[in-house]
Amino acid sequence: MTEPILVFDDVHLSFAGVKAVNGVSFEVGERELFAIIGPNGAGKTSIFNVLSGVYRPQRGRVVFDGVDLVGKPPHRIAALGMARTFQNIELFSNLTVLDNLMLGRHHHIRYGAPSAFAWFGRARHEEIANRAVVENIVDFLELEQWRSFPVGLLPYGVQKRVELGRALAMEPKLLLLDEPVAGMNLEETEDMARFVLDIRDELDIPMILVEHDMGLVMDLADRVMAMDFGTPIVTGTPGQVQADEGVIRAYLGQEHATEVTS
Ligand SMILES: Nc1ncnc2c1ncn2[C@@H]1O[C@H](COP(=O)(O)OP(=O)(O)OP(=O)(O)O)[C@@H](O)[C@H]1O
Repeated sequence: MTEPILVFDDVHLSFAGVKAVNGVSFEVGERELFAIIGPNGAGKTSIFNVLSGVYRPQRGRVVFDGVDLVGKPPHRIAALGMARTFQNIELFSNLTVLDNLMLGRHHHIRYGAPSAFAWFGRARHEEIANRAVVENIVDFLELEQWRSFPVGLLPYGVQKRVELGRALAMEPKLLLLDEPVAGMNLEETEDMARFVLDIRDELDIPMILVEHDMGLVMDLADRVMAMDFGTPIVTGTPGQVQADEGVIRAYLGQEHATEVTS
């Protein structure tokens, strides 16, 4: 078996007595689509915030591609190859699709101000290479017709796609998707599902998906970790998680659990 890209090992994070993440452990394989589900307040966003360096856990290890992340600031973690999309769109709404995607390349733009002004040599080569990566993403996410539009004028589903594109522009080794279909209609959701599968199968990028749309999670994920009150209830295939009595109880309450499983 190949090394996991991510090891999350016995992680604890509390806020003034609230145990947001309470001894959580999981691993994500090199080409895996791993989903985290759970009711509101279960600790899903807190896990993303620990992964991306926004919160420092009080205990535990987070090892990404062989590097220990605990204590590293968000920009260092991003530069190591972890990209994230957000629940609420975080794009520059006055900039075009292409310019927003180019901003995703900033970790890869290495030239300093003098060579950038001179606009020769390495700076020019890097600009061309970065443009090529961005053009590939425009094709991949079918954004061609929107490329020169300011993002703020685009339909919601397309804006979410641009945000995904900006994360892909980082050429990440792991992609964190925070509720990618929240607020989308059926057609937009189906489009997003297709792109997520293509990212795993064609670009070979592993992903962690946090999502409340259970149908989507169960259709897409290789494995699912279900949480409640900061603690994992079960981790397994979508079939195993759906059949788990603890999961049914967490979502539907004790009475339904008896009805569903009896
Ligand atoms: N910055 C914070 N300060 C205090 N408490 C926090 C903070 N962030 C999260 N919490 C608490 O930690 C717990 C887990 O919250 P978290 O946002 O991780 O849950 P979630 O599963 O992402 O929920 P949702 O599905 O609603 O986004 C909650 O009780 C929440 O109130």
